[in-house]
Amino acid sequence: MELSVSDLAVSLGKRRVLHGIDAVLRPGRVTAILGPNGSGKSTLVRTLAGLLDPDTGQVKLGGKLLARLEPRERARRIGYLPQEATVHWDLRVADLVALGRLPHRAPFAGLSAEDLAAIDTAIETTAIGPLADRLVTQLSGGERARVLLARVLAGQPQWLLADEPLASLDPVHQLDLLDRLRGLAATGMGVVIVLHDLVQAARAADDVLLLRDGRTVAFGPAETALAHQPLRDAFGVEVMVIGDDQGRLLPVPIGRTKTA
Ligand SMILES: Nc1ncnc2c1ncn2[C@@H]1O[C@H](COP(=O)(O)OP(=O)(O)OP(=O)(O)O)[C@@H](O)[C@H]1O
Repeated sequence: MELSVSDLAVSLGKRRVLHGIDAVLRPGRVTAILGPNGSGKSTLVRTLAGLLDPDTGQVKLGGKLLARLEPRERARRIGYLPQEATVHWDLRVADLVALGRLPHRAPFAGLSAEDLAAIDTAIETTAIGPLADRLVTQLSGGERARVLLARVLAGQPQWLLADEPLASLDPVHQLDLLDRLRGLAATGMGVVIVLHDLVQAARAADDVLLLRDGRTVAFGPAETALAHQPLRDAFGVEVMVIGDDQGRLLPVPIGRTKTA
């Protein structure tokens, strides 16, 4: 099911933060949203998750208005991982991950075999098995980030919207997570991630949406959107493009674009 926005404008307080965004995001692909600080990435992801109401325009899932979906149904379809998510309760990791099944469970019902299988898969996908009996409040930032992702994945959403999921991860866990997100997209899930690193985006994303000042600079296949000119327009940055061992072109930032 496609997730789409048309002519989207969103305000936070009195400030218009997103202007006229049009995009059709496709399932089975990884879409990265990139742009300078304050360009509206988190606001766009929160709007796609149905957590912010647009001033104008629409968000649709499979052709239906997201705003018309009942919250539980929306939670089953769209998994949202916020930036800098925190946990205030002294929960065991496995119990926190199990909370991801709530949209699927009847009130007061125990965990079904299906719930347990989904929890196991989420734990395996995020490689947090060794942490399962630890308290969430006693984990490192990167460990906690993987646990919170596992909670979202346990809900087996059709769409995963993750705001800077790599931010607190070491390089190996960053690479692992990007591989796993690609693996989830290969199973048909729609994956949307906010990223800052151009190289990681080129490596992981099928499609890229570049924002600047709340407007779309480019939206399309990663190799097109991460080319020299769109990156100049979005970030004011020059890149050197290098090839990796799998033939992908990776844009490495080398300096600010000089203005005439
Ligand atoms: N509560 C608020 N009221 C008014 N403006 C806000 C509010 N929260 C954020 N903003 C502004 O909205 C704009 C977009 O913020 P947003 O968090 O979506 O940007 P971002 O691209 O995700 O930034 P970053 O890369 O720094 O995380 C910014 O200019 C920010 O200052």
